[in-house]
Amino acid sequence: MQNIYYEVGSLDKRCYEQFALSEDLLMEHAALALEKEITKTFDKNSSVLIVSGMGNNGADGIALARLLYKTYDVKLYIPFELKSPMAKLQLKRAQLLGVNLINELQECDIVVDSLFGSGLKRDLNEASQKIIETLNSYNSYKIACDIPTGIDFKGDISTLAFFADVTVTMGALKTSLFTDTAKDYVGEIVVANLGVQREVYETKTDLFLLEKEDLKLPLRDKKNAHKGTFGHLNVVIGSKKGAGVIAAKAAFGFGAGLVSVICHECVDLPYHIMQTHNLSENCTAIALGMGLGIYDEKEIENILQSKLPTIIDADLFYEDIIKIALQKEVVLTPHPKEFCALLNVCELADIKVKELQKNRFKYVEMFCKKYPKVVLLLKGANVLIAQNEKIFVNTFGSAVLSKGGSGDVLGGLVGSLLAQGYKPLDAAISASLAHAIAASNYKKNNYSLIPSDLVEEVKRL
Ligand SMILES: NC(=O)C1=CN([C@@H]2O[C@H](COP(=O)(O)OP(=O)(O)OC[C@H]3O[C@@H](n4cnc5c(N)ncnc54)[C@H](OP(=O)(O)O)[C@@H]3O)[C@@H](O)[C@H]2O)[C@@H](O)CC1
Ligand SMILES: Nc1ncnc2c1ncn2[C@@H]1O[C@H](COP(=O)(O)OP(=O)(O)O)[C@@H](O)[C@H]1O
Ligand SMILES: [K+]
Repeated sequence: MQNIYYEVGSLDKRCYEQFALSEDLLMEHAALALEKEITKTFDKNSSVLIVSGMGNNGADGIALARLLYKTYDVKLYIPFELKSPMAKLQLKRAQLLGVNLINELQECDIVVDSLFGSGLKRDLNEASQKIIETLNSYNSYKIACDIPTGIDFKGDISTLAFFADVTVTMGALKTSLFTDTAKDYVGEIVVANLGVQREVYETKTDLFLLEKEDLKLPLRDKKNAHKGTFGHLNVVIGSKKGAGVIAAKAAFGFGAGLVSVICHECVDLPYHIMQTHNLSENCTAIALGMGLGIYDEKEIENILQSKLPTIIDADLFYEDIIKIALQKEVVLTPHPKEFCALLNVCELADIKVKELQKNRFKYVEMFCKKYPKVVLLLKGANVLIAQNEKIFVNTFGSAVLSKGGSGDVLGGLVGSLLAQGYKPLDAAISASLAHAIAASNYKKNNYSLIPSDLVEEVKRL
């Protein structure tokens, strides 16, 4: 996994103060990383439009123009008067070489957006909006310097933003690149070293980007084993029975030795999934909430009081009764609307989905501070998995998963790993990665995946 930071200004400062590096030196490395992104794919003489703003983001772009001059067909466009001393110095250097400025935007093979970076403070004015609109309309390969212009430090977009194919981000990864809103704009994210290796530049953090290697699939390395060795998950079936059945099937496919559903009515089950009325004697984990609907309060209260590892989803996030479980190491898997309801039930915040989506990290932190034992998995385009002070980001999911039932599969996968003895945080991380990576392995198209396809892909991981 990789480190993420809310801001990197303090890391830059550390470079100046502790390692005697200069702003100029850091910026030269920023420009070199942008140059590398171009030279690795594009032939000499390709045309490069660089659009530079008045601050240091613009300065990075101007330094890039100098580096590319004479080998690439560089067109440098500076729409506003330069403000930062570094931008002025970079322009002087570039002009001494012979780099000329262009007076209007021109479509090129490559576009580099260095209009605004981490210093974006206000809404983009009309002139900047027009520039971004024009750049977005080009068929060029689009590179964002540090962060696509229009995305602010919280990862929010007030008017519009640059659509990048790749974002070369300076020094380290920032949370602003990992909001659900930013996901459509950032493209591939590449981190530029700023004169020292990342291990040196970075300091301790509680925020992490998950990678494929962080997926720990169930390991059946014991020879002397039987079905009981791999746990017994009980899935509580509610009034929308399908949800629990999907979860049960997913859990079985992901390695649980035994899976039973707790249901008091007749339910159509595959032959390998059992039905029971109460928690099984050898039950090792519980999944409940998916499709629960109307429920027997006493029964759910009893289940929530159980000491067994538990994953809770869906309808229960709207109910006061969930508070019974929040002092334990349970896994909760709400989508944004359910998380808003949960924040309300827990008297933490009374907010709408829009506010949550603008501040996902903040509300996740707030919840985990009050309930440090709980493992929270907040669904979304980028899933956040958190416990106590740590937050892990899973970016592997895609709109292939935007289907009823995808969340039920996830609930089953978490339950399966809990039943097999994974710690709750590890279960949430590996289940979330398996869920998203399995969906990305589904190659037919991006619209037709159904829960059973997803389970099949999970089986093939
Ligand atoms: N160590 C370092 O510093 C390193 C920095 N690096 C690079 O520097 C970038 C950060 O540079 P930065 O801080 O100068 O901010 P930047 O994004 O260029 O914009 C600030 C300017 O824009 C203006 N402005 C803001 N919003 C506006 C709006 N809506 N509409 C209009 N104007 C607006 C604002 O004006 P003001 O608010 O002051 O009036 C100010 O003049 C960072 O992303 C990275 O690429 C790398 O080289 C590595 C080393
Ligand atoms: N655009 C998307 N990008 C990434 N993941 C997505 C996207 N849309 C949905 N998902 C994932 O699919 C699952 C949907 O869960 P949920 O909304 O609870 O569905 P349901 O309750 O119908 O099963 C979540 O894990 C979510 O993160
Ligand atoms: K930018």
